Amino acid sequence: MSRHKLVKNLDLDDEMDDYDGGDDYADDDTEENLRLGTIRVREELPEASGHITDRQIQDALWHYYYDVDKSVAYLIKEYMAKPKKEQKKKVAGGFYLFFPTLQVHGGELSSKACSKPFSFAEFFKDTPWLNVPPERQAVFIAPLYPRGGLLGGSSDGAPKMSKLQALAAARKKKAQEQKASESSGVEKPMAGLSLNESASGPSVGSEATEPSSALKQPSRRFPLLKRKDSKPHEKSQKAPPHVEKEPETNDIPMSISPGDLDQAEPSAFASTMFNSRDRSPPKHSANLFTLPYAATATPATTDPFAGPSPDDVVTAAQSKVASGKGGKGPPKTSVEKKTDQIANGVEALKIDDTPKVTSKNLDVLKEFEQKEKKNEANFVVIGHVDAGKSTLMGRLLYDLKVVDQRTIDRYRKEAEKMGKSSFALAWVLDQGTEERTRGVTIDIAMNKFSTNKTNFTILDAPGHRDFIPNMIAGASQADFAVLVIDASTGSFESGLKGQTKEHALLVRSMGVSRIIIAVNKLDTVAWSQERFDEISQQVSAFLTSAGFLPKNVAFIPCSGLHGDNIVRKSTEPGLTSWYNGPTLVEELDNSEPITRALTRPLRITIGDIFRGGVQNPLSISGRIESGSLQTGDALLAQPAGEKCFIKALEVDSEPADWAVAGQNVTIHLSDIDPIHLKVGDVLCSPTSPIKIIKEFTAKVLAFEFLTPMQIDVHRGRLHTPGRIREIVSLLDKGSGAPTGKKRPRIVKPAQLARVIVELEAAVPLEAPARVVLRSNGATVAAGLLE
Ligand SMILES: Nc1nc2c(ncn2[C@@H]2O[C@H](COP(=O)(O)OP(=O)(O)OP(=O)(O)O)[C@@H](O)[C@H]2O)c(=O)[nH]1
Repeated sequence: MSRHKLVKNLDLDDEMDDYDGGDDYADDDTEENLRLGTIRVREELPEASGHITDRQIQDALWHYYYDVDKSVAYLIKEYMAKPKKEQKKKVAGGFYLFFPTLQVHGGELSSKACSKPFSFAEFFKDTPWLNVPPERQAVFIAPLYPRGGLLGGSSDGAPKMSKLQALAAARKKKAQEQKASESSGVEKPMAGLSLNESASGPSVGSEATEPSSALKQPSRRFPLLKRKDSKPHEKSQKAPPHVEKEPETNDIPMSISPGDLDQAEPSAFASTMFNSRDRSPPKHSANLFTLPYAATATPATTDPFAGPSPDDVVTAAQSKVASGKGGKGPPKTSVEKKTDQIANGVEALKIDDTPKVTSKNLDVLKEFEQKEKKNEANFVVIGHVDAGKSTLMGRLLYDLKVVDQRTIDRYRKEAEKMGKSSFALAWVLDQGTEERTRGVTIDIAMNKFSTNKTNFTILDAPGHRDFIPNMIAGASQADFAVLVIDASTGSFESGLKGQTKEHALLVRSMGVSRIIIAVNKLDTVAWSQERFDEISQQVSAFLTSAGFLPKNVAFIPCSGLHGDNIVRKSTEPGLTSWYNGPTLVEELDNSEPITRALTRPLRITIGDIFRGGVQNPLSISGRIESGSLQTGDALLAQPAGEKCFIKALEVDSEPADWAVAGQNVTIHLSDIDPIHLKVGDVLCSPTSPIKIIKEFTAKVLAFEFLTPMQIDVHRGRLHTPGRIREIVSLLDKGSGAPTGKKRPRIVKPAQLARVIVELEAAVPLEAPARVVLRSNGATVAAGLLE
């Protein structure tokens, strides 16, 4: 069995339970092999190689698995062809830049290795991801919103500023300083708003239009205690003594007094458009309220969420002013009228027109108990590329009448035009242009259907090895998996070497314990029972060794293209003569109800972000991992540390007042700028926030060699670069106790280890999250945060 095959037969939980402490790679001849190898290498090296030490030779032999030729070539290149100072390029931790996954630190060979000469090409011949050409390594679909850089985004450090922006900032600052020295010092450059007073002189240099104080204060930490009801326009020079400057918030709030809209400050945008000098400073009345994201300080109050929300007040004020029904106040002055116009202009510009729905203060868990419930289940569809996953799910939706005939006819026509008529059903799920032209799934497609017992959500994962991160994202939300296998001649075998096993291993590593195997395309082998049995035997042997219990594994012979045994029972004599079991949908319906972490703190990982809706300018979707929520609730977005509110809610595309763990929700948000949100971020309860961490310790099962090395950490949609900083110890798979010497230099495939991972950016992560570690396009380990 090749090492690759051995690794593919591993399961994290299983291995954690069953390890007998043995070393699969132990070889007592190591010392001898190194000695003999050193002699042979010395024979091959040219005479002038006397300065090369035995240790260097043995390093090379170890690295090249005793391949004398490669070792010699390497030694000549490294120690004879270059000036000495260039010989060893080391990274900070003392590891060679070359072959970071295999090199042994300091040259001391403490591990044992294979005794045969080693060929990389042969060794990795069934590991196709290592040969992915760079141009095909696009793996993750970038979200449709600005991230990092100029717009702030989510990066931890200060966002970059372009030269142009820096120049503009400098000019504005200068103009502002000049203006400040001219005036008595209390006026803000943008304080005077006028529709008609453009002739009154330019007023550049607004603080609100500066390159953003938010950009200069990039802290993402949520200032839970410090965050106050903002009085955003109160900059330091005019803040009353009790107003303390809020140094760490990213808000750029703007204040308006609803009772005195003539005193109202414009938004940053309105200021830019209508600025004027003649403006008295705003009153600091008790009625002042805030709009988010205008730059200023915040007054001191103890509870950041206390009192009416800023939007409630804005909405009330705007409607009062706009309708003129406030009635009790004095007649409007011309300035007031102008302000009204501006307010309406601001409203039209949608800078803030989001009304906040008052919470109904429901007892959500009680509501959930009382509701007549169907099971809810998410399943991920996995398998090798072109196994027929999308076609099969398209067929399922079509036969269940979730998709109508006209749509399928349209897809068929369009597919025919592109010469891909066989993909018409797959197009139900593959909606992207690139997916359709290339005929491959790229991102997770989500669809829903219901049976009498269960509301299902399909997560159709891409099969192609280049898109495994997206597949991981889908698997992280799944309760169980449907593994699609192409039964046609040759395809099953190549799929087994490809992503069939890798996907199964990954979903198991991520906690999925139930799997249904759709043995698909059986029409291509004349519904052969022999073929079905052969596939079932091989796959079930692998799945059992990967930790799936036999009772949680089911096989369905089917054809997605023709619709046999998907929703309707097949009538093919070739199949009915030997199979009378359940259809795929019947088998899906046998799924156990999911367990919901209802009482744990709220956590939702953002799966998608939607912007630009008229009613709901900013919405997110995702699955509630734990806890519950209701309309009006405050949420905290991490890692941005930004508070927002649930303006409205949809569960399974239907409006709802509340939702609980296990449900897929779309949340319409208010009071937050989209730049603070990105796919993979976590929305959580402000009172029990998820921590943002830059380093974690994890217990991982190695699928490949691990050393302190660069990796990508994946958890659902979240994936972030980092490195294994330290291997703390190897662990006994039986007891989980440390074994062997401390801080080993290498973890071999199939070994369990405790590692410390350092991330490039702080991310919201908490134990016991399951994480997948990938490197150079390969999954190298999976494990649990400690
Ligand atoms: N004969 C036959 N062909 C099928 C069947 N199911 C799918 N196909 C064909 O297989 C090809 C690939 O189907 P897809 O559904 O795109 O495969 P996929 O697994 O979703 O592909 P990726 O998502 O890109 O990994 C298409 O040409 C389908 O028409 C089947 O049951 N029988």
